Amino acid sequence: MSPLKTSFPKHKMKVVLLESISQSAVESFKKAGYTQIEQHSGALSGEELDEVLKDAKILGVRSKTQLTEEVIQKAKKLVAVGCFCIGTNQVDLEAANKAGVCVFNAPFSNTRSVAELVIASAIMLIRRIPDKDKAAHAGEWDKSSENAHEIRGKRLGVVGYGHIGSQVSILAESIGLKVSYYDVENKLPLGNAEAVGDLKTLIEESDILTLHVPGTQETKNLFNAEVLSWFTKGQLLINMSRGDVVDIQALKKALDEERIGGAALDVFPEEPKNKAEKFTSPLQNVPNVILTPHIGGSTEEAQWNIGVDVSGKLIKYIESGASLGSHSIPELSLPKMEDTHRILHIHKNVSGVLSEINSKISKLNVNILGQYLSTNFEVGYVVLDISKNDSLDTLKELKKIDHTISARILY
Ligand SMILES: NC(=O)c1ccc[n+]([C@@H]2O[C@H](COP(=O)([O-])OP(=O)(O)OC[C@H]3O[C@@H](n4cnc5c(N)ncnc54)[C@H](O)[C@@H]3O)[C@@H](O)[C@H]2O)c1
Ligand SMILES: O=C(O)[C@H](O)COP(=O)(O)O
Repeated sequence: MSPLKTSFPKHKMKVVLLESISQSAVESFKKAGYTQIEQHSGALSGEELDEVLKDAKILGVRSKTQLTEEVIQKAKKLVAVGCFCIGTNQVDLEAANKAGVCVFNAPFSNTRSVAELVIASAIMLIRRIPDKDKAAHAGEWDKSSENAHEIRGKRLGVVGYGHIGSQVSILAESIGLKVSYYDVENKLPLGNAEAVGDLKTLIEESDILTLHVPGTQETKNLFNAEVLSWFTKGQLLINMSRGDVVDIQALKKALDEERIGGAALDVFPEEPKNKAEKFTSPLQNVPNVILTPHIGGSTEEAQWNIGVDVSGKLIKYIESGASLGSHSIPELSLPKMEDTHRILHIHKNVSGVLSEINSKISKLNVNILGQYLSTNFEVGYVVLDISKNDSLDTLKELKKIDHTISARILY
């Protein structure tokens, strides 16, 4: 299938990909006709970020690049952002919505990779492998079985039973763990997993706790000093969600007091932006603690699949207007139309805009072949398929409508 022609030529659209996004994404963009692809290995911030965003239409980030309201407002040409990861907390989604910038992510392409690392970490911790490993590297032969246990028959408590939490639950049961979970939503228990009504009970009844909540205002410091005080019997804690979900100083105290018997952390409140920055944590050199550099989703399989998934969504949005999976502007799934022009109109969701659009069009005597509308609290998204040759005048008129955020012809 030959690529669709867009009104703004694709070879003039700048695609900026930060944080070592997979080559699978680069290949997809190239195949679709995008030639201006700028790649950076680390995250950018401040003036450097503003500079690359000056003329970027499409931006790809992973979990590090912070797209604040200020950054989004300055990026006047930005049309869409792809988070080439699961989390979208690094993007001010409200600001993106207000600016008419469509934000996508990859909701499940690294799920399995994280789940596998959780299981591996749980076994490592329950056998106290971090200490044995360090000792062996230092020439010490500690063969003792003291405090080393089988994982079979133990109870795993999952906090956040979404894509990752439920995948962990399935893998855990297959190696003989019992699984309980706590979620703010009512979730279907998979296998023999049991829902627990409150976090305190989950912590008290579990041997290993694993956290899989999103990074939100509600989950910030969820595992604070009070919640960590509910760990009294040497339970193990795994956090592969977001760094600020756990109060690190309070965790260190619980580890020092041996109320928590070990921890595996893949995410931290402060993480280096790139390889050159030094990583420091109060948990460095604490016994039975595994620290990994936010690699839960860093497998070749996951990164490749994420690259294909997110670039596909971005290309589809740019070329057809389909916003299904968007975390900012309203979602629309669109049929493909032949022999028409397609115009997108994103506007503030105030009363009267749709009737104004229709009134302008009827005055221009333009034939509407398809009209699609989706709204959220702040923004309305209208896609119009109109008869050919009418598009430029229509676009000019639509741009004049009060509360217009952006309007463009796709083809
Ligand atoms: N370490 C890594 O490399 C890595 C990789 C992928 C994802 N993540 C993180 O893991 C998070 C979870 O991913 P997912 O795909 O499972 O997300 P998801 O949205 O499928 O699941 C999150 C679950 O948490 C629940 N939840 C929300 N707030 C809660 C609270 N206060 N208490 C209990 N449950 C709560 C939700 O209802 C949902 O079921 C992502 O948002 C991301 O931040 C980290
Ligand atoms: O949200 C995610 O998918 C993970 O935190 C992975 O983030 P990363 O792509 O920056 O490794």
